[in-house]
Amino acid sequence: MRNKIVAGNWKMNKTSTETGELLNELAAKLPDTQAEVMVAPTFVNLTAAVSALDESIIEVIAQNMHFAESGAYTGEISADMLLDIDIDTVIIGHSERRASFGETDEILAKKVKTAIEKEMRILFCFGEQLEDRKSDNHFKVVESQLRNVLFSLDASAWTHIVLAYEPVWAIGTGETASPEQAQEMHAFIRKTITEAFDSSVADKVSILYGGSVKPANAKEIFSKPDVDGGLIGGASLKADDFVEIIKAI
Ligand SMILES: O=C[C@H](O)COP(=O)(O)O
Repeated sequence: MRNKIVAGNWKMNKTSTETGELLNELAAKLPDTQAEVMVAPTFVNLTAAVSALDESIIEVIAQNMHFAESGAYTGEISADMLLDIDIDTVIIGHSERRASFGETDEILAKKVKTAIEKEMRILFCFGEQLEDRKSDNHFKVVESQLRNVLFSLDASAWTHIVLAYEPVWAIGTGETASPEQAQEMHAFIRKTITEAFDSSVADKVSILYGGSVKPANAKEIFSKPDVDGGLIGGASLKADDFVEIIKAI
């Protein structure tokens, strides 16, 4: 039985006051759920978010971290800084980090290595561009993103990994992969991991879908057998929408 997960990536949204308000509303409205629920506020609000959710089952996670232990990396955050404030799950490889901040597979592999050494949990994001799908290269692109960053890990390291398949053309665009497209890709991902490792690794790893998930489409997407939850952007910024998505799991 794989963990079901619904994670909200707040990206660069919400001031400290707004973060407090949204967290209070979420904590108050959170339904009974079998899913793990996570939220990723911006760095400056992480400490306050951890305190605010002290009594809640909602886990606060980070949107990013650097691979280095410490040093001259202006503007960056280390694994130890996150662990020190009780955050042990981190998003790595989001397409916005890849596209806007030059994060290559090589950099992501270093981040993953550091996170595993620090015994953190990684929510690893990947997914194809629209042109990859149009040219029927989406499976090849996804396989290479996984291979370049994750396939040299020991099988035992996979207990630290949660995957988030996010087709770039569906992020923030209102255009969602159909439930069938999501299932097809998630099944492909599981088959690829089975071939690279074995089915005990592939069957246990949770694979989330991300890209314009909203209350109206969450249930159908989550009903697919290889979709174990969602990484939610825009719709996680409103408590009522996020709660409806959690209820859909
Ligand atoms: O991290 C979340 C994803 O980028 C999805 O964002 P979205 O739900 O706004 O499309």
